[in-house]
Amino acid sequence: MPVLELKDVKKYYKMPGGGQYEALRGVSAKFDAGEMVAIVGESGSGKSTLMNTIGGLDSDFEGAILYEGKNLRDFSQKEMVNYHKKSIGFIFQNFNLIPHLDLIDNVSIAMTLSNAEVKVRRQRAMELLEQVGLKEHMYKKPDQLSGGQKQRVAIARALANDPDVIIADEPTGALDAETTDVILNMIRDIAASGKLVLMVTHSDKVASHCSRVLRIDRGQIVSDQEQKPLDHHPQARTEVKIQQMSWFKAVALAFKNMKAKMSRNVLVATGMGIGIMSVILMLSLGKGVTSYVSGQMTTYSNPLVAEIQKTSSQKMRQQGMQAQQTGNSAALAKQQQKNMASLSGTSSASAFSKKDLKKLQKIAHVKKLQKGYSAISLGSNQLKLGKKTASMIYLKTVNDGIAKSEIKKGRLPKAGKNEVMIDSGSADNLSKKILGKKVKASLQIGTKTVTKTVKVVGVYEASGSGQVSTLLLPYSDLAKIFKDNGLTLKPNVVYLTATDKQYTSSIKQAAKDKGFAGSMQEQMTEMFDSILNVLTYVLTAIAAVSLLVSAIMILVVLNISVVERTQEIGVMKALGARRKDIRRIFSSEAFLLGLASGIIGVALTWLLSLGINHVTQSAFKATVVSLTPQYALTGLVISIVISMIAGILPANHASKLDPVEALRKE
Ligand SMILES: Nc1ncnc2c1ncn2[C@@H]1O[C@H](COP(=O)(O)OP(=O)(O)OP(=O)(O)O)[C@@H](O)[C@H]1O
Repeated sequence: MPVLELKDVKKYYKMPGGGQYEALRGVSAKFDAGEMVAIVGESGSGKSTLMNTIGGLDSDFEGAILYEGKNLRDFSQKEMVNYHKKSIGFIFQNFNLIPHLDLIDNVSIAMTLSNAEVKVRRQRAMELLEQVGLKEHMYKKPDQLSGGQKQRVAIARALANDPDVIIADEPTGALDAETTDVILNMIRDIAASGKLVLMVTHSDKVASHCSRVLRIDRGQIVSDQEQKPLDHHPQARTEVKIQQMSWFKAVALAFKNMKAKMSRNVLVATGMGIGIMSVILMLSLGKGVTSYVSGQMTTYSNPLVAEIQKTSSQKMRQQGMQAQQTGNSAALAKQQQKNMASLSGTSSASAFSKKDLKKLQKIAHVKKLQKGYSAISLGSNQLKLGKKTASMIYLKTVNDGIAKSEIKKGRLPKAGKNEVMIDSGSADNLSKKILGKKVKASLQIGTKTVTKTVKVVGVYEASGSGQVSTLLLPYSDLAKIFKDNGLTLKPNVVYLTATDKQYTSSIKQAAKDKGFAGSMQEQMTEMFDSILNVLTYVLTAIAAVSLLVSAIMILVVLNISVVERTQEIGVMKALGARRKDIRRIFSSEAFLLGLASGIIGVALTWLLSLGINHVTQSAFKATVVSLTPQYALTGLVISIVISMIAGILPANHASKLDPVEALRKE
């Protein structure tokens, strides 16, 4: 049985303006193993078209090309892939070696596509390179070889899977006379070993080396001439296991491809990495700042106690905004005064009336109501010990909200004894051994500054990461100071103790429903939270835009890569790469780019966080960037997903390239 049989093969090309061109007009021939057939003819006579149809690169023909009794036109996709892998070997005029792979990888690429083990394929590639006399060059890249050497590598590659048929399209067309002889002898040897060699040539001299010459003219065989047969020396066939390429091998190939364009890929990955960095940084900054702020704001943590204020700062802000909007400058000025007064605790609007206290007392599950006073001052309340001064931002009255665990040293101040408690930060500032010391307190009471000597009996540390300097004294003591100065102290904060901690939040809610507000700390935390949220959204949106830009960049780079490697894709298809394999290689490149970008992004964020945190630590003892493993992982995943999405189009485009067109590309 002949190896190949052509029966009335016709091939039509569609013309761009409509109509069709008949490139093959009923070609019939039989080819046997061990033949070396020269296909000769004028340029444009249809030689390459015939080779492409026989080679299974173009199945769109009429008639039959029978291989092992089956028409190529009827091959399933899998059969065609196996035909390329196992039955056909291609040798091209312009060698078509893959420039970024060394010779051993170039020769073994067909075996890689057949999923052969590394050891097996390297062994076989070395044997083949030895056979073509290039073993010592096996780690060179194609660029480092002469034309003849390149063609020898291409011959070794064509033989890798030990095919039945070798299709050589002008294999000596680009070589000088001497090299031509070497290559021709090699090809003769291949045919003599029992393979069918079909070789397109323009040269009569080359044709004279063959055992048969087939002349084509305008798509038809015009002569079929037998010449001197070859001296056959059949060789044992190599058993080659054909499988489909695994994902792992696609990733390995992609990695090699990417190494070839290292600097470009590093640049792209860095660009994308910066986008990823901005996202992770925003998330980490958001978390870091929020926990810093809430740490600052957490002062008391007795879970039984709800701190209630008369008016919410938000309400005041709203009133301020209204005044601003109406353009009423007198109203605005008044509102601002009110705000200041409320903060400093001197506002009458923020004081609870007796009626208010009754209302609050009536809330369900309230066990105890405790009057309190809280004022913020910037610089006017101070403690002095010797030459040291501590500025107290908060002036507060002792209350049940203070958890026992927060009292680090000493105890709560007792009423009527001029005792105070201060926060640990201020305590450290004044003296390491502050307990029991008498300090001079200057307090802003109404419009006066009152000086009083008080004894520090306790030091507390609020839960959370930070705290604001605070002076605490009993309510009755403060009331007395007010009275001594002709003023009446009115509570501007109320502490409601619940019968059980499960009721604390419902008590807070009930108070809010009655028109009161939560603690200043809570309000400020909420305000900061909402500002931070808005900020985080805005910054994340900006980061998202930079990610979009990165995605487009990856899309462009992968597209360029497909265009640059069109010929390579053609070769891979000729060697039996499935669409899926090509798609996998390019998707793997996108994956690797995404992974590299993600790693760069995380590394950059980490470096930046070290820098930023160092600065903020020394400036305000705060860690503002909190890069968690979850954020790092999120960054990595986002990077890989975006990159792979950007890679879908180029990978699909590459997988759909027509091998004939791709190989024709210069
Ligand atoms: N894709 C195509 N679309 C339309 N016509 C085509 C296409 N490819 C080839 N042809 C035409 O088919 C004919 C045969 O082309 P082919 O490339 O097979 O010739 P050839 O004998 O190999 O030529 P050469 O020796 O110059 O390589 C030519 O007239 C060519 O213009």
